[in-house]
Amino acid sequence: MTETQKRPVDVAVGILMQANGDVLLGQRPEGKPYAGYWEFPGGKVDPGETIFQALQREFVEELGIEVVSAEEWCGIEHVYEHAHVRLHFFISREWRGEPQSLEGQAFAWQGTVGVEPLLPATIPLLEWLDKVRY
Ligand SMILES: Nc1nc2c([nH]c(=O)n2[C@@H]2O[C@H](COP(=O)(O)OP(=O)(O)OP(=O)(O)O)[C@@H](O)[C@H]2O)c(=O)[nH]1
Repeated sequence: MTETQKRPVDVAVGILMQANGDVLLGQRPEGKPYAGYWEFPGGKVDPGETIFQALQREFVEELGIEVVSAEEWCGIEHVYEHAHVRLHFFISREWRGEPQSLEGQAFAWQGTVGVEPLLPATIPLLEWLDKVRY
């Protein structure tokens, strides 16, 4: 079986949203598929974790912040050449700490999202996001 025919991999993705609607994006580091592309922070769910636990772990590892609460917003499946992913997007308006770049990635708070390129599966989200934040 090739990688893309296997069961989809669950990925927890978090959209930190400030009171003014700005959201935090990060740039994928060198060495990963789609290096240099922008995405919302997150990562794969480990065995035995809930999706929310994975979200909290990824935010501690990548940004040093504690996601206090988050609302599950939407799910998207996408087949890449390197993986078949099931993305679980959460919106969080409640976190503790200031985001820091702990793994060397660039991060940017964005109103209308201007960074590019974005991961292909994430592009449609931006239009839907504008409906919930403004
Ligand atoms: N975090 C994140 N991942 C996304 C987004 N959109 C999207 O297609 N993905 C995909 O979801 C997968 C996330 O896996 P990853 O490799 O970044 O996760 P990870 O940090 O756990 O990786 P690791 O295998 O190095 O531990 C990638 O295939 C990535 O292309 C997004 O907006 N945010």
